[in-house]
Amino acid sequence: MTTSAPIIFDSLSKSFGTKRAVDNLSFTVQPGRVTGFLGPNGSGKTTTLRMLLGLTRPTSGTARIGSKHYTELADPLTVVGAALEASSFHPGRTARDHLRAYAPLAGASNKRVDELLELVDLKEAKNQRVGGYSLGMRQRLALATALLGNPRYLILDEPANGLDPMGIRWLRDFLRQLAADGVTVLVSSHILSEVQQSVDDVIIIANGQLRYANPISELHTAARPKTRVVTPNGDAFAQLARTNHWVFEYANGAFDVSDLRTAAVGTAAFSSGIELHELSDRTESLEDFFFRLTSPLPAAPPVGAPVVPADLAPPSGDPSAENTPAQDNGGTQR
Ligand SMILES: Nc1ncnc2c1ncn2[C@@H]1O[C@H](COP(=O)(O)OP(=O)(O)OP(=O)(O)O)[C@@H](O)[C@H]1O
Repeated sequence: MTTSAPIIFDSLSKSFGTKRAVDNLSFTVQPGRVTGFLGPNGSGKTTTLRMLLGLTRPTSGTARIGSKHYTELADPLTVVGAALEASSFHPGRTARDHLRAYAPLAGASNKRVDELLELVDLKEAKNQRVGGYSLGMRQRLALATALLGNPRYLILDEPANGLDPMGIRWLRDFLRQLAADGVTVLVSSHILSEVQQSVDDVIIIANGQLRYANPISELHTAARPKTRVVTPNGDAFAQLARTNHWVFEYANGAFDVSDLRTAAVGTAAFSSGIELHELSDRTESLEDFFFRLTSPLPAAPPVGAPVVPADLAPPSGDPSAENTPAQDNGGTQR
């Protein structure tokens, strides 16, 4: 399969009455990669994907596959496969009958149907009625339906919803294999950990606005570093922290220094002759970072990649805000 053009969202917005569901979204989905499209419930993911697929008309802006809108594609099902919901199957049909009913629309043969049933692990269940399928089986059938036309782009809305850990692992391997074959995969989720191991790139939105766009490998560098320090020289360490305008807290006999890694804190303490009994990395987890990133912001963030809102950027050096003076090293709590 040959490499394709990127998917380009350009200043895309959608309002439903007074509700701004998607707000000036601009980002690019790189070809041949798996891109996670993340955001909390109601953040505008489905609306964005529907606009990409020509199912919802944008209020303004564009979503294009290469240079074309979905509606301009001559043979769309052979270019783009999509699964926006997994439950819209005729319950009385078998999986095989379902795929055979849709196959002509995508120009797929009965042989392709059987290949896909095998590919999504439904071969054994192909003659069972879909009404009796588990959620995971329906998700697989939705995937197979999307792949009927052997598309170069695959758009999946919350495909991991309701899957057990085995199902999530299966999906991860499946998506990775598709990308290895050159398919451009855009997959939405409201849970970072669900897609963390399957995606190359991550787009994070909240309230319809872009909050983050970067390779997943860079996500951990954006998480706010924190260093924990235990020292018998508490007063000296507090003085050092204030002098350097560090943001810190003192509780339960330990200092928590924000926005600094252990090496920087350790080096400064060593230079000042401060004895340390503990120096440990308490950098926030990716999940905490995701929650912080998607919590309400006072103002719209800048658009572009990488995107890190102002309140997530390293401190400007203002020592006044969060600093809590340490009392002593005897376990005094603030
Ligand atoms: N047809 C519609 N009419 C009115 N409001 C809508 C419509 N579709 C979506 N919305 C609203 O737009 C916002 C974004 O919804 P959307 O379904 O795109 O979010 P989402 O991120 O996909 O959420 P979820 O993860 O729950 O599926 C929500 O406030 C939703 O209620």
